[in-house]
Amino acid sequence: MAKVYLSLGTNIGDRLENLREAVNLLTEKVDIGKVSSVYETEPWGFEEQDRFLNIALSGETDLNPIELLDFTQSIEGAMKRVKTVRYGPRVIDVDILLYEGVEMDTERLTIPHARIMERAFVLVPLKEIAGDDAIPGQSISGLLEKIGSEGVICFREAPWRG
Ligand SMILES: Nc1ncnc2c1ncn2[C@@H]1O[C@H](COP(=O)(O)OP(=O)(O)OP(=O)(O)O)[C@@H](O)[C@H]1O
Ligand SMILES: Nc1nc2c(c(=O)[nH]1)N=C(CO)CN2
Repeated sequence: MAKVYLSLGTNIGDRLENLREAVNLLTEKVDIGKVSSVYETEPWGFEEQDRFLNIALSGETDLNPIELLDFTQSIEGAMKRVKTVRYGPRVIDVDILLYEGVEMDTERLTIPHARIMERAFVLVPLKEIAGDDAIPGQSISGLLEKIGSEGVICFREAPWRG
């Protein structure tokens, strides 16, 4: 079993229900460990859209990284995510942040996720469940000092379960 950290985000429809449904679907192949509080976050990357709810979670899985991506993408498909603009609105987005012992950069999959370090909506929930040094060679607090964490508001406190 490998330890993984995932980030979930949603800004369409019943956002809490979307998070619940995605966490429930994930349990089929990921033993869920810690789940962060739910954070309401200002849209990043493409501003003309509604606020997101974001969480981070840890888990253990027998899937290898590509199998895990296939699985998370099947969940996005099952929840009828339709691709629109880059960084645009979505029913659910499941990103693989970290996969124990793996660093890779291929066309389909980059681990650690390429944009972790720029996104407070990822770093704040990740720090809550994993501590300051979850990202190899980085201090999450140091990264947050650089980019700031305005617009990331705790919406519902942990423990949060689907
Ligand atoms: N660590 C990763 N987790 C999830 N997807 C990844 C990862 N690394 C690369 N990808 C690739 O990124 C592609 C685009 O993902 P997606 O459609 O969610 O983009 P986005 O949400 O607009 O942007 P972002 O990837 O920055 O969240 C996916 O098809 C997948 O192959
Ligand atoms: N606050 C916030 N902004 C985003 C999010 C997200 O989950 N939260 N996901 C995106 C997908 O690339 C783009 N922008």
